[in-house]
Amino acid sequence: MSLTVGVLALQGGFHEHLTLLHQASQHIQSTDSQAQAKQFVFSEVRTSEQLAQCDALIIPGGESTTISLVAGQTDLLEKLREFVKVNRKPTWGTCAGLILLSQQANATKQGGQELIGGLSVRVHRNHFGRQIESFEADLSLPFLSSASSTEDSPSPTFPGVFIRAPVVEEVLATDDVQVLAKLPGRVDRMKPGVSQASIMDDSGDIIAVRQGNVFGTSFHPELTSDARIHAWWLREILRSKGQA
Ligand SMILES: NC(=O)CC[C@H](N)C(=O)O
Repeated sequence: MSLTVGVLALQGGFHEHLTLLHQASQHIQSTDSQAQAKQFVFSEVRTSEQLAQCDALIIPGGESTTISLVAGQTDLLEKLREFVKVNRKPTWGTCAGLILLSQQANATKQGGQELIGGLSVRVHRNHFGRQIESFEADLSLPFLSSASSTEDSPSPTFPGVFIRAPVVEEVLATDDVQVLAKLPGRVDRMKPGVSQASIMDDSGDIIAVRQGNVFGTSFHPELTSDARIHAWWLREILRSKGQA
């Protein structure tokens, strides 16, 4: 028995995701006894026929408008909506992928853009600035700090890569959406006029959310060599299938 995990490969960082998925599954196979028998198959997805073979899917970072435009040229966009919202198969979106998985998006291209949906949130595109304002931040990701952390990556923080990244500006269904991580410290403490109160209120921008089987991150774990989130996500897939 194998589980097919697809990576949407229309544009963006699909190749990098596949590399980390392989790394993560090797780690899981060597450490988790329950998962040892389980063979993951990883595949690039460009057509609805390929999507139909998948038990789970990653939508990579890149450019959300391009990805939905290309998917909309065939029946793939509709099939993606079915995969995520009707079948509720495990799906993870990074950056542009998070935008596509959101119910609503602000700061979209003129005339709006097609989304897939699945996460009851509203994102703000490019919240963290333009390409040249890309940055890395050490993230504290409490959801990783269970038994799922690996000895290879003892650091409790995760290298968060933000490139024209969206923020979750509003959770639309607070009972259903779990906020998994925030990025604090965006208040410029040195700026004149920044009050003590706003510093105290700086609880942070929402950068990782989950609603059942649908997971989204503003940042790009696939652009690091740290496979912890991929390993965590593969284990969540096994769990949702009752196989771990
Ligand atoms: N690095 C990224 O994935 C950027 C996403 C981009 N802002 C978009 O709208 O698609």
